[in-house]
Amino acid sequence: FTIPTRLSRRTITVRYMAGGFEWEDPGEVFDQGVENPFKNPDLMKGGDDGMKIDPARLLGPRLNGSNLYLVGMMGTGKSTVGDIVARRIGSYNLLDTDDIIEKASSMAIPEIFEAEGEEGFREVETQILNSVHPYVRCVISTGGGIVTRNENWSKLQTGIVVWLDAAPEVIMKRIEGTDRPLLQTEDPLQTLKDLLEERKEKYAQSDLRIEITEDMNEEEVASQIVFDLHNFIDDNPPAWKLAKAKAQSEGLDWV
Ligand SMILES: Nc1ncnc2c1ncn2[C@@H]1O[C@H](COP(=O)(O)OP(=O)(O)OP(=O)(O)O)[C@@H](O)[C@H]1O
Ligand SMILES: O=C(O)C1=C[C@@H](O)[C@@H](O)[C@H](O)C1
Repeated sequence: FTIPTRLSRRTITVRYMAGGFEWEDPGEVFDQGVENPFKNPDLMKGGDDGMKIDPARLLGPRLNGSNLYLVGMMGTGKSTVGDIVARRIGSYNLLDTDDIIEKASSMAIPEIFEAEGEEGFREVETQILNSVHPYVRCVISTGGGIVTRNENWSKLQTGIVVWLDAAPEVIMKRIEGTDRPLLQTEDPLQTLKDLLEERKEKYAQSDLRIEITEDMNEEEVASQIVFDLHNFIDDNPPAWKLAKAKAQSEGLDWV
């Protein structure tokens, strides 16, 4: 798709090609009454070849096209884990707002901070979020600071927001020596701690919080997301399901 984006007075237009796999036809897969496979393990039984069905596959029809927004501090694994989750669901594509910003502006993020300051970067980030949120069936990995602008929440809340929460010490080990612009300070660990303290309340507005401990690898984090999402969908059924149950309890036919 094409995203026109503005940095200062320049307008740049790029084509951003997402993903690399085909989406299923939604008409066929939606509303098949797929249940939570963790509560009905028979759903994970495969065919005679002994292969099991990945519970992530069964998220596709249950999510009804909703986007998944991964939020959290830099280095918590939003891009890496987002890619795994999208591939495992199979009918979802990964979009990464940092990645789109870099492609759209032909500039690396540190260069944007340098040229436009943090506020300039945040402005572009909001524009990108506005452009991607109408798409469906996407896992959208976001920049660590996207939660700080209140206006961004009106877009994030059109999907399911998943907070990847890891301790600053765990994050630091993973991103030490990289060029994240906000960490170019005397004491990057303390900066991370301060940033997390500032943003914690915002991240906590997410629908799901995934606590990432040091011993969890990327696959395990993805699996925890899949598990928690199935339970989240049980606890927050789509409006049509509630309407159907109500109609049927009142003896009405559901058309
Ligand atoms: N659970 C994990 N275990 C070990 N390494 C991990 C884990 N999750 C992510 N990593 C590694 O940490 C680094 C940062 O991950 P990633 O770029 O996905 O984070 P991010 O949240 O997208 O960061 P940013 O917001 O700055 O783009 C990568 O090198 C990645 O391979
Ligand atoms: O935490 C942040 O504010 C940031 C995180 C990265 O993902 C980038 O979006 C950028 O480096 C800013």
